[in-house]
Amino acid sequence: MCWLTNFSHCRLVKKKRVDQSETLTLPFIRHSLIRQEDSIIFSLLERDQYCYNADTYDHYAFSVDSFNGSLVEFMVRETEKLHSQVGRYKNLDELPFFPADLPEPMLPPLQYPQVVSNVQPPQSSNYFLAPQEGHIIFCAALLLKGLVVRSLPTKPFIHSSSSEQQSLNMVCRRSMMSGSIGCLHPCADSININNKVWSMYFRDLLPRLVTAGDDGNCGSAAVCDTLCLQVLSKRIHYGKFVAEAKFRESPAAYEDAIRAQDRAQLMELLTYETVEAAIKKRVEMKAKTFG
Ligand SMILES: O=C(O)C(=O)C[C@]1(C(=O)O)C=C[C@@H](O)C=C1
Repeated sequence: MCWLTNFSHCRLVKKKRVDQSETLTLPFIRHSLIRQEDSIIFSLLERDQYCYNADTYDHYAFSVDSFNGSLVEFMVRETEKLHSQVGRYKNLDELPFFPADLPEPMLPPLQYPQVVSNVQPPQSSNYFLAPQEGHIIFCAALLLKGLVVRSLPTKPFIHSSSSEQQSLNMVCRRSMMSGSIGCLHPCADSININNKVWSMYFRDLLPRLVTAGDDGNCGSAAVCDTLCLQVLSKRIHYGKFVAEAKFRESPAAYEDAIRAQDRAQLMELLTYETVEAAIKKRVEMKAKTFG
């Protein structure tokens, strides 16, 4: 495998790579959500093999080179550094927990298609859904062992300045395949709520998932935690693509609520109670079957 040897001699380094997997259309987003569900259930079940193992999370227990912290933090940081080298965090749907100081990828960038729906966005519209002072993020509802994980939306945003439009266009050009319509707003692109995912996982989920106590497997626990965090993060951030695709399918329905900065109305538009109920039922059934 060439990435195990010297990257400068790797054929892939010189090749222009375009993602042609059509993963950002709404049907593919939905399909991906179902597959991610499986990954989450399996990862959590794997973690559930081991006890809690408190040493894994002791902030003062692990010290190597210049790193001081918990074993799990070390594991996630080092995994992210390695994965970053093959471009994991250049993917629109992968976000690191420790974005600072990640090494640049050694592979050339992969170009991504835009979020695609069957409906053209209105020509004159400068509306996008964005984070914090911007884009909506509405996230996964997961039911496992009675636990619902849901990240609430942030403030809706309307942007209209030409410099913002320019930067949007640049992002579109940078990361999107020509011929597609629409793309994630740069603000949406920059949403990373992994700090919330991290604290939700360690504070709310893990203690309810595993058996209390210590079985000595803190290394395995850290490996499993890393996988759980990655799949949960991906699933939760996928809300960005769902929201964008839904907006683009019927922008008129969302425009009034965006103008009014009406978060409740936007959530109502984006939420399909019956779909969520079906997801919870399906996840519960899968968890019982696999577990
Ligand atoms: O499949 C859809 O239509 C979605 O909107 C996806 C999704 C989800 O994230 O699972 C998002 C919001 C809805 O309330 C229900 C489901």
